[in-house]
Amino acid sequence: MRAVSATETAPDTYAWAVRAGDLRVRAGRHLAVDGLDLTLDTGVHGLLGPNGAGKTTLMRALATVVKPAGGTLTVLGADVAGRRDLRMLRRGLGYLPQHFGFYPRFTVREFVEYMAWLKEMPKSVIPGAVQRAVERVGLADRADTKMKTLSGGMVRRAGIAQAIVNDPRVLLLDEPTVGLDPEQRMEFRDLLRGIGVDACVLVSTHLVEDVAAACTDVVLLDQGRLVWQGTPEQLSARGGVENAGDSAIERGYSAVLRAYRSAA
Ligand SMILES: Nc1ncnc2c1ncn2[C@@H]1O[C@H](COP(=O)(O)OP(=O)(O)OP(=O)(O)O)[C@@H](O)[C@H]1O
Repeated sequence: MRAVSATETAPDTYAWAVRAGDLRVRAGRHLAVDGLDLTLDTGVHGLLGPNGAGKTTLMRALATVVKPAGGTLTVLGADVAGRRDLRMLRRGLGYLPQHFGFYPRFTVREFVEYMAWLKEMPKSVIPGAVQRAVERVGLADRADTKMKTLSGGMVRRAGIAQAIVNDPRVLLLDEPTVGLDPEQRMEFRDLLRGIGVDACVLVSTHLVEDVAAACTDVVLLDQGRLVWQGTPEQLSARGGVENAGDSAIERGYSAVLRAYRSAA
């Protein structure tokens, strides 16, 4: 049986899962997100953009790890910039950072349990929720294996398990498919599609095929700004034979970025 988290029973009083207006976020001294306007709701949103576009910095702001330097940002109806106590909001979030730490001697189960505890899940639901999350990422047979003995792809799957353990309303995944083998990537796409039915999922990736296969919406960033937002099919339709790429969606990506840069 699926564990029902506190956030699921809370009333929806917000129009959008994520809403950013003229958002500015620093990475070090650099304004890595610089005037971003974006709204996201239920579904799987693929976050694309060249190296340094500001994807990780945006994810960090949405995850409430870094405070915005300016503009507005609301997540699940809560004002991220102005609010001091973000604990309640964090209970409804799931976040897989690009690089994440863990105690190497923890087993997969202990790692995911620990993260569930940090998210303040009720004690009684944690064992069941952990088991379910570990199963969903295909690590049930490794649940009692120490983190330090896992392969890179398995560590990433454990990272995905901790991100989804609380059935988040907003799930933020920064390059989740790095290191996954092809079979795991296919299963991961199914997992994303399932979660995106009733949650807002934002997945950053350089693998444009993952976006075409698993996402309902594409968000393209460049230099900290929103370049384009639409469906994968609409992005594919933007490309032509003259654009770089091995697939229609890659060609669409190249075309949109090129048009934006030449207009800027
Ligand atoms: N700690 C830092 N100090 C200064 N500049 C930084 C810092 N972290 C990131 N940046 C800069 O901020 C910009 C955005 O970085 P960010 O990591 O958000 O981009 P990204 O789109 O996730 O890139 P990638 O695709 O390479 O992961 C880049 O120009 C980067 O060099």
